Amino acid sequence: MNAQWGVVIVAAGKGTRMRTAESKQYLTLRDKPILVHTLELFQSMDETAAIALVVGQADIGRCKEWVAQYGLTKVTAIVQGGSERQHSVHLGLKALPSHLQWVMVHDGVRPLVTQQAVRACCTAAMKGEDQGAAVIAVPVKDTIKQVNDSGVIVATPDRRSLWAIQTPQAFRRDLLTRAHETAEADRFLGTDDAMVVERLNVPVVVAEGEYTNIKITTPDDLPYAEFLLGMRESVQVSDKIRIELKGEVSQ
Ligand SMILES: Nc1ccn([C@@H]2O[C@H](COP(=O)(O)OP(=O)(O)OP(=O)(O)O)[C@@H](O)[C@H]2O)c(=O)n1
Ligand SMILES: C[C@](O)(CO)[C@H](O)COP(=O)(O)O
Repeated sequence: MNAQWGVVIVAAGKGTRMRTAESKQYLTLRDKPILVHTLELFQSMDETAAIALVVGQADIGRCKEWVAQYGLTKVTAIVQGGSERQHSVHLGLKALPSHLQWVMVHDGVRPLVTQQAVRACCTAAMKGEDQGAAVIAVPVKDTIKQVNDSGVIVATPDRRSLWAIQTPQAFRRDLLTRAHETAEADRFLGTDDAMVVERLNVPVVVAEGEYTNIKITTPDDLPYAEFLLGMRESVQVSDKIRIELKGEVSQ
């Protein structure tokens, strides 16, 4: 993963399914806003050259303050988003420095993404050098049913072919730009960036990610995210103690 990446973090949604007065990306998880957790992960990676942060017009001011407060030096642009996620991604893409040839798109409300998962996605995108498109995903664990408007099952797709798609999603920049321009001209709206690329008949590779990379969407996701963060911290503490003890024993 030698390339330098531009990262679009989309955070201009209203979070209607969360049903809180404050948009979910600004709610506090442990000690800081969900969006700051997400930004810090990408800030921490050597591969990240620049971050374009896409937020609502009214939130640009506080995001500027957080960029200074949390030392998020790789955030090179904070831009106003659009009415749909896809519009927000397109606006962020245009705000990245023009020399960057590889781009990732990530939801601001997936704060538990890890460096390993990001790298897996980028590596998969760069493997197919000609095409350059990959997403991170996990195999579904449940049996999935297609249900009609009357609540009756109409199909049971083979689970072995079903994956729950997450972000980041990684692309050659010229491919993603073309895909978004084409979608805009055709008035096509998709729920992720892979969809706009798929309709150009370009293969999008799936790299296996982590079940813990949840998208904070509904109220029950918040205590679960707190729990996962707590687990991660206690693993880090016990790893640190193990290393320190090992050092003492070998002295
Ligand atoms: N017009 C929009 C809509 C969504 N997003 C961002 O896209 C990500 C994933 O979207 P989702 O979880 O659906 O967020 P919301 O649209 O905010 O939630 P809801 O659908 O419940 O209103 C979020 O980080 C969200 O802020 C965005 O940047 N611009
Ligand atoms: C991009 C995404 O996070 C992949 O799971 C998801 O599609 C966003 O969808 P939403 O409709 O904005 O929740």
